[in-house]
Amino acid sequence: MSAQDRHESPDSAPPRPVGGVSRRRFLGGAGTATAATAGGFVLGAGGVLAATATTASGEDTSPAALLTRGEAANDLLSYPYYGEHQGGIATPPQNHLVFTSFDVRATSAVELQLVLAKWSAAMAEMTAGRPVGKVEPTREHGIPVDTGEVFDTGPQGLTLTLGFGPSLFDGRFGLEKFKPLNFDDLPAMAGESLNPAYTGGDLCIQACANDPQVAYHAVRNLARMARTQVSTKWTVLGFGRASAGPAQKTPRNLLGFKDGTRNVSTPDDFAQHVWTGKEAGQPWMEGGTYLVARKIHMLIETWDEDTIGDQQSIFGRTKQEGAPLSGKLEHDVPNFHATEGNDPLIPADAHMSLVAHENNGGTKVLRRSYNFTDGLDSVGRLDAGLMFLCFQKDPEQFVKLQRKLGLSDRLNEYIRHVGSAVFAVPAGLPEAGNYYGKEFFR
Ligand SMILES: C=CC1=C(C)c2cc3[nH]c(cc4nc(cc5[nH]c(cc1n2)c(C)c5CCC(=O)O)C(CCC(=O)O)=C4C)c(C)c3C=C
Ligand SMILES: [Fe+2]
Repeated sequence: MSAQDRHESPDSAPPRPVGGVSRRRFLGGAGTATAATAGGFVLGAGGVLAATATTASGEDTSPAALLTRGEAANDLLSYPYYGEHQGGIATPPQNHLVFTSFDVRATSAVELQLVLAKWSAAMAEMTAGRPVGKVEPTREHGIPVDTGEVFDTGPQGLTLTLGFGPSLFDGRFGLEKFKPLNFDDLPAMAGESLNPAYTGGDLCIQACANDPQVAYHAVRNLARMARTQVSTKWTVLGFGRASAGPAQKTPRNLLGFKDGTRNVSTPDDFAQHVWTGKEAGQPWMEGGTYLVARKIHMLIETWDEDTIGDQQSIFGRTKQEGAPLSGKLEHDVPNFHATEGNDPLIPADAHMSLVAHENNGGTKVLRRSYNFTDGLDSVGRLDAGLMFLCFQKDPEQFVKLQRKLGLSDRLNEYIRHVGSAVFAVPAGLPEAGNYYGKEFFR
């Protein structure tokens, strides 16, 4: 093996941008946060149509030409990687998720530092639609650095969100003093049946994209380039986003109900409920947030046999329209005091009554969940549910809501929380040359 080929191996090579169609077509919109229009298409907030050029073979790769040739706007959609906050939080939810929690096997702080530096640079490349290294090494005996399966798909709105679990701050890497205040594993709560196989982790990556292969490629290439330092602990493949961002049509969960109707959406709400400030006692968390991940199994066959009246009173909303039982339309503001005779129109033990901010001293969380399926279980029942993901400035916000749900949610008859983890999600990187966790290694 030549020195050059050794340099291209996934473990040793720092991720570098490479040329090729993908790079020319999809030069990213780093640092740009405005919506763009081209060829009659308007991309969502934060979405950027990439700058383009003509390829060496003379192929016109301008957005208009690509769109004329029928290539979808998703191919071109890229979100800025550098900025105040990480992507995948305020970003309008993409259609697919790959969520992976990792254990760090490295035995020294330097090894961990190298992983975080390599990952941060590789994440920048992939969110811009570029490979993490050579797909086709120059020499025949070279091993491809990037695995290649999304070489020409474009960014597909990929966002990659990195989180640190509480266990990363134990004594192994000398990071105790960087642990945010009040950041520990979630407390045990009523109604849980947690499986250790889907619980915890030192690091996590949330990959979201409009093409599932793009999200999958990103996580597997990150895992591959650090394969001697980290091992995957648990993974959930999500589809059919079960939450809505501003201006998005509300999707449905696997119980058939619209999910994400009332969610955090305004900048004021993000500032008040999602972005962490000085309260974590760690400068690296200012502009960050906490991610709570709950793998929730659904007893779908049992739910399917329940009456529509019962289903609707369990959520407090109608099934088709998604309207609160006190109103007519999906976005009508629920009136928890409205009654028919002596009975509240929205039952007090309905899911939404328990967690609505009106009934919780104003507590809100940003939900960004996905449906998932693991196929069928050993006796042929659907093995599926909701990968509940929520972001908040303090994990206590989730705990407060879940304690109520665990005790009295009528939905508990149809769901089981089987996986759980919490991660501190650092603020975004200001520009190239920085990496997540840099502050830990000075
Ligand atoms: C602790 C937080 C929450 C968990 C866990 C959770 C699980 C869960 N939720 C649904 C389906 C729906 N949830 C809805 C609303 C809703 N849920 C939470 C929190 C948790 N849900 C909040 C804060 C809210 C908003 C309440 C409000 O302000 O009105 C709805 C109604 C539609 C909507 O507003 O999104 C549905 C449907 C499932 C299936 C589930 C676990 C599997
Ligand atoms: Fe909910």
